[in-house]
Amino acid sequence: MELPEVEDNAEFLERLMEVTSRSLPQLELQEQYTIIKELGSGTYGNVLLAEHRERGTALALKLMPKERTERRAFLREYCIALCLSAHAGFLRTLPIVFESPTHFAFAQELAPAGDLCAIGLPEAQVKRCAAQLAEALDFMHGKALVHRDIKLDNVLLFDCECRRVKLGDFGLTRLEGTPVCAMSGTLPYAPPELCLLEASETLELDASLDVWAFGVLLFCLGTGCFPWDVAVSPDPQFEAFGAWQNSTVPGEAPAPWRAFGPAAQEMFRRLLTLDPNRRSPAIEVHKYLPLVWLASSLRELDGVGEELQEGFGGWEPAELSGFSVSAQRRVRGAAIPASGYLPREEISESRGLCAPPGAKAEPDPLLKPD
Ligand SMILES: Nc1ncnc2c1ncn2[C@@H]1O[C@H](COP(=O)(O)OP(=O)(O)OP(=O)(O)O)[C@@H](O)[C@H]1O
Repeated sequence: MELPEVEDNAEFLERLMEVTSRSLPQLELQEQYTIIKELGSGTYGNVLLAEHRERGTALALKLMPKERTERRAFLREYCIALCLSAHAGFLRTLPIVFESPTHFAFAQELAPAGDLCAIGLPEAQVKRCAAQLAEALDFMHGKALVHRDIKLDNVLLFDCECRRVKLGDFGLTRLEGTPVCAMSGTLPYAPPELCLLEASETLELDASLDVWAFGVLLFCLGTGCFPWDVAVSPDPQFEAFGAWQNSTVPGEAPAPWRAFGPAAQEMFRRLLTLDPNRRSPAIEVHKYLPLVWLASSLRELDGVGEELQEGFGGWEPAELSGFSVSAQRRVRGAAIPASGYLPREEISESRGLCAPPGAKAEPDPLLKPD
């Protein structure tokens, strides 16, 4: 399944879908699996916690009703999920795929702590999510794949402290350059260039679309709310953000963005650049991990004493005016220990769809325990 050249990805996917289709077994769900409960449901189907009757293994089964699902769409989602599985930032898809008289189905590892819908997280957890998701996005963008549905519901948790989180749901994922239409769903995550599309127009798919949604998701994690309803005028929150973005000398951030300190504000201005061609790549988030993100973290720790004012390891406290040096240092220490996050893994040398042989599979949490 190895693909050295990105140009071959479309062809490779087609071949994999064809082979999968030809060998797709027919079976009755209940014959092989005991259904324990529903884990979630969405636009395209529902996900069940199931146990293999003979082996006793628990897994998540994604079921898509045939009456609402094109065979090709199902095969595409399964094959993309399978190809991304070798990377620790994505839900592992198992080689269990079948059709019943009424459904298409495939199996994935179980995410025991559910999805990321509980929002408004403390600094350390926001950063853990950010670091791991940036890695995952960097990997898939390196394979010329655009997720197109980055949102809280599609980030699955393996523990409540967000030490291991994974991206799932590849139902909308397509190759870069694919023409896409305006979408009706997930509006708060959609970038302005997509919101502005007329019904008859299309846009060439680009990784910058995921980067925008990633920025919105990080805002949600830090604040517990969306930055706007929709990224287009006359949405007042978006207009205030747009004016801030367009000013050559950035003045005071609009109120919702003051939940973050200056370093995170700069990060957001880069992830959420209005011009998609100038938006930073997702992985740039790693550059901001050693800095304080949440203004509340800074305030809490401000005034704890100036005993740690010496030595800032290469970044300027002046960037974070208004908060004491010791507060900065304390938060940094608490959130990101010296060995607390890994630099970018060199795993996307090849832009083929399959992970290169050196890429680590499970277990591979990006963040070491605090
Ligand atoms: N492997 C898993 N382990 C635990 N829960 C899961 C797993 N996969 C999915 N879920 C739960 O099921 C929900 C729906 O899954 P998924 O996003 O794959 O379905 P969908 O129909 O494609 O949804 P959407 O409408 O977002 O496109 C998720 O938000 C999550 O809560």
